Amino acid sequence: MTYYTKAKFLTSAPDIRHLKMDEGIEVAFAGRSNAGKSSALNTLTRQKNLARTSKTPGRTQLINIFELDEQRRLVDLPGYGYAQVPVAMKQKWQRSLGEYLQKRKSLKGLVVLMDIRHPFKDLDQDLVHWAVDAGLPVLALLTKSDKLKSGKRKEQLMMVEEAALAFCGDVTVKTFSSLSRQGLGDLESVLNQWFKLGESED
Ligand SMILES: Nc1nc2c(ncn2[C@@H]2O[C@H](COP(=O)(O)OP(=O)(O)OP(=O)(O)O)[C@@H](O)[C@H]2O)c(=O)[nH]1
Ligand SMILES: [Mg+2]
Repeated sequence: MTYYTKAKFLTSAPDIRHLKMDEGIEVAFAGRSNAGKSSALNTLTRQKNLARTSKTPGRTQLINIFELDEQRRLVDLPGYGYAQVPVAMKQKWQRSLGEYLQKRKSLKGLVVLMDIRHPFKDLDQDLVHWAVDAGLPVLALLTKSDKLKSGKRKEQLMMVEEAALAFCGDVTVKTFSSLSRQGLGDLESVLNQWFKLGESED
């Protein structure tokens, strides 16, 4: 059992302006549609259906907040880059995402999830730039690592680590699989730091 099994659904919001409480520590999961954000949250919290997952991209359209304790929250953000979404909605979402990254005081870390086979698309890069500009630490999580053999996985990891240097910010890169749980320990240790959790609180 780890600390993260405690997660409970707290609230949903249509956009970030509707989020009220801005105290304590919040860590958000962001990334393209279908990158595996909701699956990663379920794997992290050892709950099958905490965050809704789907084969259809664009499943998570609301911001979903999960409470760990009174001072700590996990946030599942809607995915971006989904072709079927109307341009006006995409722009609105990008604006409000930028605003959230810049203005949300409790936001202390951003996990940017990217399919290990297609890392750092344009919008992923924009997001990391925004986060670095806002002084936020970033964990670039290369998801679905089970899809690659270990040689190719290491190759992708090194390539992304190299690319991450260009952001000149606090950007960590790890591989992860919700299916095999590869990288779960790495994800937890980064989150533990951001949430200021000691080893003893597991
Ligand atoms: N093989 C494999 N498939 C995965 C993994 N994680 C997620 N998937 C699959 O990828 C698809 C999308 O997963 P979600 O977790 O719903 O993705 P999301 O990023 O939350 O998507 P949106 O809510 O649309 O933005 C689902 O079919 C998952 O089963 C993984 O680690 N390995
Ligand atoms: Mg989702």
